[in-house]
Amino acid sequence: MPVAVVIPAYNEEKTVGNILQLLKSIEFIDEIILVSDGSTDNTASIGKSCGVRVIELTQNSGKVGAVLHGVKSTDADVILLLDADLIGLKKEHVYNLLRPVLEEGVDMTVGIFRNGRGATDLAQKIAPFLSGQRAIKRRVFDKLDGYGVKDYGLEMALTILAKKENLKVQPVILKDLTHVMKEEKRGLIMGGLARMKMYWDILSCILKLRLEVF
Ligand SMILES: O=c1ccn([C@@H]2O[C@H](COP(=O)(O)OP(=O)(O)O)[C@@H](O)[C@H]2O)c(=O)[nH]1
Ligand SMILES: O=C(O)[C@@H](COP(=O)(O)O)O[C@H]1O[C@H](CO)[C@@H](O)[C@H](O)[C@H]1O
Repeated sequence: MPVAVVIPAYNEEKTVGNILQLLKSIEFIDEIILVSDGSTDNTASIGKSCGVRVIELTQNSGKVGAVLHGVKSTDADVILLLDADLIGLKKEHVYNLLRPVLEEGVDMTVGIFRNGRGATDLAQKIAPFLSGQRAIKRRVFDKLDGYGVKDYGLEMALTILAKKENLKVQPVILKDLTHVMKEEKRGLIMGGLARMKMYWDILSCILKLRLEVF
């Protein structure tokens, strides 16, 4: 089954290059798609210099907008979603996320940080279903159409839909992996506000989808 990696990225010049270089060294990945979501830094040019496909959105369209642009631009049967701010990504993480979907009939894997950093480990212990690291059969995305998911509601929506459709979901432990937190990227105030907005997106998604699902 052809595999495409879709990486939504908003101003991630510090971390995206290492991620792309690692992905390029993995033989069974057919396409690497970096979606620069209205970035104003060097994210897109780093993608181009790494030789991956870069979709440059001129305006920021939020995480789900960036991901769906990437997914719609490929015919691959399996989509690996990875965030562009990961630190410590290794080949084994990529294999472990993809193997259950490619070889074991799993519809979606959900990666969970372990032994990365205390704060990011804890966040994923409390809410593993929010993780952005996932391998997903393409047809799962088709079911999202029409749900009007916004910004950071994507992972919550995928989780709710998987339950509704009885999809086979498997958690995958990602050892020694972490990411840059919002407060680290944007400072305490702007990062904290972005975090509140993220929780609001997630709550809105729960309210909307639960109402439609049940
Ligand atoms: O408007 C946005 C916000 C985030 N992202 C990307 O989505 C991923 C997950 O975002 P994260 O939870 O790290 O949020 P952030 O810290 O960027 O607000 C990262 O690769 C971001 O660059 C994006 O493409 N568009
Ligand atoms: O781990 C989390 O608590 C949040 C917040 O991440 P930050 O530590 O603020 O970058 O990020 C995850 O959840 C988002 C919503 O589901 C996803 O979009 C992110 O990809 C994921 O990293």
